[in-house]
Amino acid sequence: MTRHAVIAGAGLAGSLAAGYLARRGYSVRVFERRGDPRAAGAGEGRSINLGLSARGMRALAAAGLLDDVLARSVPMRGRVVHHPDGTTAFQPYGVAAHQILYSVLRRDLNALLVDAAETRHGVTFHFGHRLDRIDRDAPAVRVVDAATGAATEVAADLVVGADGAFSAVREQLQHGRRADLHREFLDWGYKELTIPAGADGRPRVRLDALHVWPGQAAMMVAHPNVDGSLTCTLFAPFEGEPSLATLDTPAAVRGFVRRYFPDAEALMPRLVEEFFDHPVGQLTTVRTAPWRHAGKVVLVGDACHAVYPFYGQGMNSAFEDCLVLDECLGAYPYDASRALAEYERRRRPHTDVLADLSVRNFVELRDRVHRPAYAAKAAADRMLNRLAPRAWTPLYTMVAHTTVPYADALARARRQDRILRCSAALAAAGAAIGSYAALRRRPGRR
Ligand SMILES: Cc1cc2nc3c(=O)[nH]c(=O)nc-3n(C[C@H](O)[C@H](O)[C@H](O)COP(=O)(O)OP(=O)(O)OC[C@H]3O[C@@H](n4cnc5c(N)ncnc54)[C@H](O)[C@@H]3O)c2cc1C
Ligand SMILES: NC(=O)C1=CN([C@@H]2O[C@H](COP(=O)(O)OP(=O)(O)OC[C@H]3O[C@@H](n4cnc5c(N)ncnc54)[C@H](OP(=O)(O)O)[C@@H]3O)[C@@H](O)[C@H]2O)C=CC1
Ligand SMILES: Nc1ccccc1C(=O)C[C@H](N)C(=O)O
Repeated sequence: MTRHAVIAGAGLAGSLAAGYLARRGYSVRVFERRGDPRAAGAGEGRSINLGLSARGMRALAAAGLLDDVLARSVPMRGRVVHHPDGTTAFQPYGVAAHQILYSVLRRDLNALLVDAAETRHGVTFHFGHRLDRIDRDAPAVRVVDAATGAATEVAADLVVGADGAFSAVREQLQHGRRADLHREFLDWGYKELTIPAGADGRPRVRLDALHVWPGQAAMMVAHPNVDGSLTCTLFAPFEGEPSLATLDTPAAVRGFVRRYFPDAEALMPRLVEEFFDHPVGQLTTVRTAPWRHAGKVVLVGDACHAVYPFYGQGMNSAFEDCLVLDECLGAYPYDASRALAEYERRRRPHTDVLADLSVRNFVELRDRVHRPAYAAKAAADRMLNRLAPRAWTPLYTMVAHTTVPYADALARARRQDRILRCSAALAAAGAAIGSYAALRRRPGRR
């Protein structure tokens, strides 16, 4: 007998999960409140470039999609830090040459995932349809057609909430239950801008890296694109002086960029136009439980763990959810309730840790990456890894380039730091004892 799945949201997690579920034999329908990402002009001004790393790559490979995605992406070997005096410094992303991230346009990736689910697995997508109610016990959903306002009830065996950080499925899954929901917003927002390719079609800055302009007043990153352009994300406080609220004239915007990202102004010929055309985005963290109801409703991706984007792990962890959910459904094919419980057990402790790591990387990128002490610690990490590759792996490497669960990676990094501190203390004690002994041996001393 065919089982039916309904997915809310054809974003990154929803469209990947759709393919996985169809492969497991479900008949899958996906309802997405926005238009088709394959349509011309979709996602303008909100393209959100994504850095794809090991976890996301593993999930895409398992779906047979990795090569297609990599063909549309640009490898980033490290970050280029731009200093206020116009100088730059390159910081590699890994301890080995193959440890790189891949920059891909959200719109391109989303279109590819939807296309694959539709053409390879027969998934049906309904764009312009917002899910506005679920009956979690049936389970069934009500969807509203944005064009006509008509509401339709759709019954299923499994409802998947892949509807992002402000998930309607999460709200209704948890309604009236002893559910935990912790949501916070960063007091900084973001705006998307562009560094186009030069007139000769060549990139204006090196393309094999993520560019970062750190700073406590404002920060900017730029992801490379296959056409030689870079998509910039400018982060700044919502309020105060200076802030997104005070950037209300072309002169204010130019002055702000000149002051905080001096070498970037000349790279962005459409700066003012884009600044006023594009919306301000907000950044939120969500930690919540439960993620499921019986064997009937389950959440994936930002719907159950939205994180700040600074570690570049939101999508990667959302893809990892899809893979683990698929594994759990495979392990308990006749017991969906157990499969969903196992999925939550395997994921939630780790994505909670990811939320903390993502806050930490905001502070690191904003305040630390341009300091000499940061470069010295990174160099020491690389050296220790070369000397003892099995015993010493930097935290960033574990998070970005392995699939070690996030909480395990953090615990291991803490152990390594403790060993380093003990070794440093022992070395200092050894040196002190040595100097004392040398003093005692000096002629004339008794
Ligand atoms: C500036 C920025 C940079 C980022 N950079 C990275 C990065 O480098 N690497 C990385 O791994 N992650 C990154 N992320 C995070 C990444 O974008 C998210 O984690 C990812 O999109 C989550 O996928 P999702 O499918 O859960 O949610 P989404 O991709 O947001 O998809 C949710 C979908 O549900 C739809 N929807 C919402 N409500 C309803 C409803 N009621 N009915 C029907 N449909 C609905 C939405 O329209 C949307 O299409 C970044 C995020 C931001 C903001
Ligand atoms: N973790 C993070 O910090 C971020 C994650 N993302 C991810 O990308 C997805 C899509 O991004 P994007 O389209 O740019 O998101 P938007 O900012 O456009 O928000 C999408 C929709 O979510 C609802 N929404 C927005 N803000 C709030 C709020 N404060 N409280 C309740 N509902 C709100 C609105 O729905 P309606 O119109 O129905 O009111 C809005 O149209 C998000 O769903 C999220 O998963 C995006 C940005 C930041
Ligand atoms: N995707 C992002 C979006 C915005 C800000 C940073 C990122 C990063 O990925 C930064 C990367 N993890 C770094 O540490 O250099």
